[in-house]
Amino acid sequence: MAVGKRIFLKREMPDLEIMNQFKEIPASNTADVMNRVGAMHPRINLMSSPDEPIIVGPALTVKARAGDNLVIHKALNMAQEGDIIVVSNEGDMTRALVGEVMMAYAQYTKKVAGIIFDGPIRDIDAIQHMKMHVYATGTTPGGPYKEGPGEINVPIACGEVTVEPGDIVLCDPDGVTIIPKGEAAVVLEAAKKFKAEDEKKLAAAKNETANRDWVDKSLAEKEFEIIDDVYRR
Ligand SMILES: O=C([O-])CC(=O)C(=O)O
Ligand SMILES: [Mg+2]
Repeated sequence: MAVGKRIFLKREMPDLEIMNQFKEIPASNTADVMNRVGAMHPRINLMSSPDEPIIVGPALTVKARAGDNLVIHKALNMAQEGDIIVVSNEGDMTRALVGEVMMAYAQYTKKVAGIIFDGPIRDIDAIQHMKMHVYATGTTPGGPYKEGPGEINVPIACGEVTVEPGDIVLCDPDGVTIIPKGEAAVVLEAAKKFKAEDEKKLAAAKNETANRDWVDKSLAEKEFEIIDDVYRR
């Protein structure tokens, strides 16, 4: 096989009933129950203006060559409605991987739910108003090459997180969390419980009944020194 130029047309998909339930849970709660692993680096930011704050979908993974969008064009041709395209880019921050034309095709013709780039985009004057979730590291007028190599539906690293084809992608205004599809049922149950606990904590924080005893208890366990005096050199 031509490693570096492989385009897999098929991917193992997640359980869609389980996947869709993640839509009710913030990306932060879901990452927290995976021991705070699985959230993408904050360089990857929401660039568009979706009406729906949280979306979830199966990953269509793209391993782009630095600053080159040939395989991203192919992924757009392959995408199914509701997919979330996730693009790695060898750390390049100098070339926009896509612009308004490609993103309009993704939103209006292909109806993808979202697209995540570990790199910059351009034509932000238009993309900032789009309803599709578009995440990227920034903007530059500098354009992409269209030469390859590159791969589709292989494991990638995006925003310091491993993403396999068909993993569950959860996007909200905080950023992007990836749920490995094989662990989705277990993570969902834990995330639902975590969210319920978080809601109780939030209510207590608002109605002045928060119990903060755990902070001093934890400091004591870790042998912190609490000094009843001012700091002096
Ligand atoms: O030139 C490109 O490939 C990207 C671009 O600006 C667009 O999609 O509008
Ligand atoms: Mg353009």
